Amino acid sequence: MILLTGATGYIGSHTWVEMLNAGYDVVGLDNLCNSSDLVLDRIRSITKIPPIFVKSDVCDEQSLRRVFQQYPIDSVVHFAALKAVGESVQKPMKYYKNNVGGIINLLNICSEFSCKNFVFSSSATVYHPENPTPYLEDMPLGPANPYGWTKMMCEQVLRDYELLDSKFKVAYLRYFNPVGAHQSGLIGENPMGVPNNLMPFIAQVAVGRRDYLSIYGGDWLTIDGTGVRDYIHVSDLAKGHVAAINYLLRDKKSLTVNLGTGQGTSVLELLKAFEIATGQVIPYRIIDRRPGDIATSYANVDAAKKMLNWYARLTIQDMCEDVWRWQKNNPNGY
Ligand SMILES: NC(=O)c1ccc[n+]([C@@H]2O[C@H](COP(=O)([O-])OP(=O)(O)OC[C@H]3O[C@@H](n4cnc5c(N)ncnc54)[C@H](O)[C@@H]3O)[C@@H](O)[C@H]2O)c1
Ligand SMILES: O=c1ccn([C@@H]2O[C@H](COP(=O)(O)OP(=O)(O)O[C@H]3O[C@H](CO)[C@H](O)[C@H](O)[C@H]3O)[C@@H](O)[C@H]2O)c(=O)[nH]1
Repeated sequence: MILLTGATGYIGSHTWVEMLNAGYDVVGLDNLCNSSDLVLDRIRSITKIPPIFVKSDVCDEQSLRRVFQQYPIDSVVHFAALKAVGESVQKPMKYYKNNVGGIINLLNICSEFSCKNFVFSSSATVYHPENPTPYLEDMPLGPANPYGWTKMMCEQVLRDYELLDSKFKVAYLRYFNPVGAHQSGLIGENPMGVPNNLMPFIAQVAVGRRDYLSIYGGDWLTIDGTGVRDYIHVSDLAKGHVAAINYLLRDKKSLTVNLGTGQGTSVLELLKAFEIATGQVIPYRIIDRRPGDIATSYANVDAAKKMLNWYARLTIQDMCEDVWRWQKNNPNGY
């Protein structure tokens, strides 16, 4: 059985659907600090399988132990983490405690119950910002904020833990920019407060919750002066986790791979694609650069193709259409 932590969150909920569709037995766990349990009914509607859910905190060792006592967990997909870059600068201890403390607890329990397969949600943000693009897995790391450091530290904790147990295997998955929503329009991204990320902000302008998009800088050294990122459909990303679990169970080896499309898209290109996909006009203003941003980030995805036999199939147009279906059916989220 697979334990998904952070299961009711954005990527967790989409991965839960793909895991159930692939025939895996799954128990989902979340403390609901950044998600809603209303997602559970939606997962049942999509998959026709009642999801098994435990409200629990990965920082609470005793409560994790009870979950492992109740279910025969042999694999963990660990999404549970705090992820707001700006907040991590204001409250770094909260981020280290939750993200790094959480994984240490979880590994102690994995050790107690001989759980040997672990999929970790890492991020493109671990790469040093001065690396040339596309990013390759063996390029130097060097996060630019506490959130990024928690991801890099968790990778290190896992690598050290691997040395203790030759049967313990890890898939280190470095996500680029997940966007989009399940094709059903039933689950999607539901940020609390003002969205930090581009796609949910655009979607909230389209649905009338915000007046216009602020574009952070029009003078980057890119195709049109706006920032370039590797946007990946969340359902493709979710399938990448199924591929990673299949790999760990079959090949019994660890791996580190980027999950992206390998294509860069600028803010203005994404905006145009969204307008075409939805027939909406999105007002925007170009303002100053956001501190900490970089011009361009996109992945080299050869390793994921070769080792996981996985690649992203959905286009920017699919991402925009699916976000819009989700947002217009659920203008205020869940
Ligand atoms: N969304 C992105 O752009 C992105 C990019 C790279 C990596 N990641 C990583 O992917 C993972 C999932 O991200 P997401 O976008 O789905 O975020 P999310 O906030 O939607 O999901 C994370 C979930 O974890 C839960 N959680 C947080 N701390 C917890 C704890 N101590 N115990 C139990 N549950 C806890 C939250 O309630 C939430 O449901 C995170 O680890 C994130 O750092 C996300
Ligand atoms: O309101 C907005 C929001 C974003 N942008 C721009 O849109 C692009 C994408 O920004 P996002 O905030 O959506 O994504 P980032 O690439 O900055 O960051 C995201 O991806 C990173 C990995 O690359 C980390 O995982 C990080 O946690 C996650 O938020 C950037 O050029 C940004 O400047 C705007 O112009 N206006």
